[in-house]
Amino acid sequence: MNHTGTTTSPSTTDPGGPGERSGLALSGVTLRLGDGDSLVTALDAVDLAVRPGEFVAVVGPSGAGKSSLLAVAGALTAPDEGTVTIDGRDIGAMSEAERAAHRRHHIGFVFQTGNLLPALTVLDQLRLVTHLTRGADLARREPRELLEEVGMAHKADRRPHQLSGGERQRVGIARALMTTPSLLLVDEPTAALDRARSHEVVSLLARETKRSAVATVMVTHDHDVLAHCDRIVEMTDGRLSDQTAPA
Ligand SMILES: Nc1ncnc2c1ncn2[C@@H]1O[C@H](COP(=O)(O)OP(=O)(O)OP(=O)(O)O)[C@@H](O)[C@H]1O
Repeated sequence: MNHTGTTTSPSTTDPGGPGERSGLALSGVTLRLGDGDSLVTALDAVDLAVRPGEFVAVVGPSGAGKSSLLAVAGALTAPDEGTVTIDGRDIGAMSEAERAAHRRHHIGFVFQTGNLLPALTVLDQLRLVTHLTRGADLARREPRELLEEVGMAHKADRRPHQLSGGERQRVGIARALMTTPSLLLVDEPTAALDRARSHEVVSLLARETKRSAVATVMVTHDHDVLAHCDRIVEMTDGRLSDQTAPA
């Protein structure tokens, strides 16, 4: 396995490569789940646009459709109606293989607990991304530099069980940013953290959203951290409400 953290230059000629950024746009997105009597409209004609460098929080009660929104925006689930575009490219018009490559190269995911691989050191969690995306025309980050940026360089040789919850999240965020994604999708990043660590992790997300000019969508139940976001949208019964200013 080649562990060099090669940084390639951005190219605008390859349609699969890192071209012009315009962020995420969902237009008229409807998603139905289940069947028969248990058919649920998880997303109901949802419109949402998130610009590069914008940090949007999605709040709402359990079952409102927040996870469904992340799944559709992340090209994991195809909507029944509507379009999802990332940097102007309609992901519904791609083949399954193209969509998988687009997800791997242009979308970063951050989960509740970091989702790190237990056997790998912090540094190798990031190097693995370089390895898995080898050959792709990407402006990859250099792993050590990125760890420095998220304040984890001094723990590069640790394994996940030797880290705190907040540190694991920092590494998860760094890993998600390795491919300089256009879109960062974040699911309940503070679920396992105390209040102080929650603020640290979400302010890191806010900073990286600006620094990396990534369009970030974070689902959260944690109203304490909303002040770090640029915009808050609320989901109720699959519908997205008008946007409100951060608390
Ligand atoms: N596989 C499925 N089959 C049928 N219905 C589903 C399925 N997955 C989710 N749902 C339903 O779709 C709706 C939206 O679910 P979703 O998980 O998106 O909500 P959520 O806002 O993320 O909830 P939570 O905050 O509890 O995670 C809910 O009514 C849920 O019961």
